[in-house]
Amino acid sequence: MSLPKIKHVRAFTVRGGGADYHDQGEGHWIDNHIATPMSRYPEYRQSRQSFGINVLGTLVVEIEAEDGTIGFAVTTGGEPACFIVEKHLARFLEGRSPTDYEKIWDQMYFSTQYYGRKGLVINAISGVDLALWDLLGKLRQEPVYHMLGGAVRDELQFYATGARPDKAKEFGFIGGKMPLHHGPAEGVEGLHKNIAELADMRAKCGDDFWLMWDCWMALDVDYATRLAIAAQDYGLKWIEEAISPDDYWGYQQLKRNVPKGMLVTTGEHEATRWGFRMLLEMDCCDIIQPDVGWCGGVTELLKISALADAHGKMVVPHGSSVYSYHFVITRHNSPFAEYLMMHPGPTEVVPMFHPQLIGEPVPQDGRLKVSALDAPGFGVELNREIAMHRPYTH
Ligand SMILES: C[C@H](O)[C@H](O)[C@@H](O)[C@@H](O)C(=O)O
Ligand SMILES: [Mg+2]
Repeated sequence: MSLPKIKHVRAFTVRGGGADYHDQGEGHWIDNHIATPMSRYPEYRQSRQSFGINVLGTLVVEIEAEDGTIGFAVTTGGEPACFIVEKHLARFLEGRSPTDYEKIWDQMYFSTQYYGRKGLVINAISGVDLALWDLLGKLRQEPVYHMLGGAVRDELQFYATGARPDKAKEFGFIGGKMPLHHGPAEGVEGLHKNIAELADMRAKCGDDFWLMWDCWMALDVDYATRLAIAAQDYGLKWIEEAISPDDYWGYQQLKRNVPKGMLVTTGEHEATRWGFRMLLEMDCCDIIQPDVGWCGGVTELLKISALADAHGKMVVPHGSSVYSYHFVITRHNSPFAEYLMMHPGPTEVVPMFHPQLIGEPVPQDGRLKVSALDAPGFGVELNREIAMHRPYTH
């Protein structure tokens, strides 16, 4: 049974939250003195928006089939990603069957390899690939997770990322991942502040609730090692993305340095099977955390996950809303998922990619039943009330 061919590929930009979830208003926890590689410059220490963390905005990719069915996806990429989709990638989709997602991915990757391989270009490829899977599901009238092999469990469980793990515990999440607020440039005084924050949260959350730190590439091996050793007294479960994604050798060393039982995790800014092969074969971490909107899409995450499974490693995708849920529910080595708390406090559980996705499922008591994923494709519709701009055509 052949499916209608792809007729149009369109790319739009959207501002204000959503897939570019760092693009928030004033006073949001996600932009409050979080340590980054730019924290060595005092003028860029208070706010990540000050150095441009939200400069790109959201990329919306729409793929329309000959029968008028539309698949779409959102990811981080904004106007430059629109250019790549319209001027370079669209030619490999229009006129093709949506079932040709392997060949389409291969042509998108190798045609852009001379200027892509990681970052923005792979974000654009991921956005196209996710929209393609959404279109396939809508044409076949089945959810993406059915096409990935079906659910291996009845529900998803989530840990929450945000400044309030104590509230995350109240909401029923299995753990709380906090942003690290102070980096090496703030010296031992900053390290002691970090530990004091962890000690405070441990006192509020009790001994067994998972507490993790997200270090957003801000540290060096020595600082991360000293921080991990000091954090052992407060039962830190994992230290995430402590150093530069390019420093595979540093991760190898950090994984040897941290106290026994503490996990080292990374990968949200890594891309493709080849990047994750480096992390796995160099034994850089215990859990890889690809973002399905940044690593190459579902087609590539299938390859990355199989590689990790062969290495006996967990794959816990970086928070990417429904795009990761449909994957996690189908894989034994993905036992839980991340929920990014996008309320400014965060003192409420709100949709992760608000306001872009209509029908976006929100965990109840930190969990989602598989039935919440049962609509065709990724099970969401684009909120067409939001201001979308198509900067390029082809
Ligand atoms: C909370 C972290 O600083 C990032 O903002 C977050 O997006 C990412 O690192 C994560 O793992 O959720
Ligand atoms: Mg992270």
